Amino acid sequence: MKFEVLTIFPEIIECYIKHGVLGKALNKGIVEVKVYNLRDFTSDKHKKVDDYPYGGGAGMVMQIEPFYNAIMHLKADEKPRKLVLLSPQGRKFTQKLAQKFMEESKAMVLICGRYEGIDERVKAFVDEEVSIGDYVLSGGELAALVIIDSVVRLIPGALGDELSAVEDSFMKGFLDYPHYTRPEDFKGMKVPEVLLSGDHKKIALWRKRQALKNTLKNRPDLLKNLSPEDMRILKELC
Ligand SMILES: COc1cccc(Cn2ccc3ccc(-c4cc(N)[nH]n4)cc32)c1
Repeated sequence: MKFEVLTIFPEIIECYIKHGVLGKALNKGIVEVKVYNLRDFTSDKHKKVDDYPYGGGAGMVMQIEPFYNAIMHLKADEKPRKLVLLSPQGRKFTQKLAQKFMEESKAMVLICGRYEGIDERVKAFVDEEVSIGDYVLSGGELAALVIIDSVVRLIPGALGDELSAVEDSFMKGFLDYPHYTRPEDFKGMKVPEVLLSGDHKKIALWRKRQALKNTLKNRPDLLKNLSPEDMRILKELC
C-alpha cells in the first residue's frame, strides 16, 4: 500500500514513519510512504502557501494553487488513489473506516493543511474529508499519521503477528482487556492470580469480563450487537 502525504512540514511525517510497526512495514516493502512539500508546488519566489481570508476573520488560509499543482502532479501517472483531506469538519475516522481504507485503497493521498484551514475549493479534488476526533489540532499531519498507522496495522504481515491486528480492541466491538508483565509483584501491586494459573479458559473468561467492564465504564456506546454469551457476562457485571 502506498501513502502520499502533502504537507508544508514533511519532517513531521518523515520522522515518525522510521519507527516501530511503520518502520518495519516500510523495510519489508509492505508499505511505501512518499512525502511532498507543498512549498515545492508554489509559483512565487517566497514559496507562499497562505493568504488572508476573504470576508475577514482571524488567521490565514492556505491557498488552493499548491494543493492543485501537487494533486495534478500525482495524478499524472493515472494510477487510482483515494484522496483524503484531514479536517476537524470531516467524517469521523474509526477502526471500521481504517479497515475500509485498507481493503479498498491501493494508494491514498493524505492532504494536510495548516493555519486556520485551507481554501474550500480544494475539496473539489478530494474523495473524503476525515476527522480523527472532536478536537482541533494545529494541522493535518498528526491526523495523517494516525490514519497511516492504524491502516498499516491492518495490512496482513505488517505486524508480524497476525493475531495482534485481529485481537486489537475495537475490532471486536469493545475495549481491550488489562495487560500485565513481569514483575509479578511491584511494590505490593500484584498481577491477578488468574493470569498465573495457566488455565487458558479461565484466563479468556477473565479477560472478556474485564474488557466488558472497561467498556461499560468508559465507552458504553460501543456495546452494540453483543453475542448472547457477552450479554450474559455484561448482565452479571451490572
Ligand atoms: C479547519 O478548521 C480549523 C480551525 C482552526 C484550526 C485548524 C487547524 N488545522 C488546519 C488544517 C487542519 C487539518 C486538520 C485538523 C484537525 C483534524 C482533527 N480531527 N482535528 N483537527 C486541523 C487543522 C483548523
